Amino acid sequence: MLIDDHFNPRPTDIIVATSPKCGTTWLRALVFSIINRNSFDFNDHPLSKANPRDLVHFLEAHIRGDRSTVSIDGLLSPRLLSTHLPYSLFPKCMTDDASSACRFVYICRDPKDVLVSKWHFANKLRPKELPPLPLEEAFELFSNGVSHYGPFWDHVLGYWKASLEWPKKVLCLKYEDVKKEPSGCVRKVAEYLGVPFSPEEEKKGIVEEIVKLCSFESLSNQDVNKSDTRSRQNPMSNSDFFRKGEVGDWVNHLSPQMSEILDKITEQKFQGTGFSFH
Ligand SMILES: Nc1ncnc2c1ncn2[C@@H]1O[C@H](COP(=O)(O)OS(=O)(=O)O)[C@@H](OP(=O)(O)O)[C@H]1O
Repeated sequence: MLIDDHFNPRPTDIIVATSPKCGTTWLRALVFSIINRNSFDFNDHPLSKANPRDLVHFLEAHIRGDRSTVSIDGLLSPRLLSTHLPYSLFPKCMTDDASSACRFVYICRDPKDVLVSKWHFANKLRPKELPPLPLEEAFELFSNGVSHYGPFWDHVLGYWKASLEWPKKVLCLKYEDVKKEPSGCVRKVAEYLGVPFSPEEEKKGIVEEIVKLCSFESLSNQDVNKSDTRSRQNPMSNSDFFRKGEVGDWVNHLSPQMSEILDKITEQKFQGTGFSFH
């Protein structure tokens, strides 16, 4: 199945792209609040009433033809879309054409934290009648590149290389950098999307408002994100998207051997690419 058959890209599309568990929820919230900052009051914001995934249109749901999702064809521009798809799967007219102005904002994360986050998530979704998925099994799959959206490292490299070739089309962020310097990253994203913060907005502290609103503490404490609405039809609950939100939680779970193997794969895969997680 080709994406082209199911998706009519527009030059104004803004696409939040991630490999799962790399900060999708966070980036959706950040980009939504950056581009809509003049439409909402921070004290009565959509993010206090809806999970970020309900404010952004998930491209795969559209491509699959999910009947429960709004058609993205009827949306006003600019459309804010989200995807886990690798860069290489997008139509050439979007990725290799300098005149196509659609933009990708990508976020990636240390694979050791990604694995731990994925493993916890898999166990949340696992039917009660099955025993929990052992970490060793999750590690085997992840380190061998078995993942819904392809090997983690190839996913990162696809977007990273594109960001070097087409810096106006693809912006690559790292979860760890956003944690360390959230305000700087918010400014970077706004500039990249062509909506930089004005001196008046800076004076009013809008950047800091956005950082606070989208922080793990703020989002995970919203009632809408605490609710456990799991059902057989929809096994995911809003609360599943918020666990710890920390950098380096892998030390509490991975064995030294697992960590060493993942570091080696990362080193080999990224060698000579100019990309690293440090
Ligand atoms: N606002 C905010 N700030 C920082 N971190 C956050 C935030 N929201 C979610 N998280 C953490 O991100 C992890 C979930 O990743 P994703 O949102 O990419 O999941 S998914 O792919 O959409 O299923 C998962 O990480 P872990 O805690 O390490 O499991 C979430 O806790």
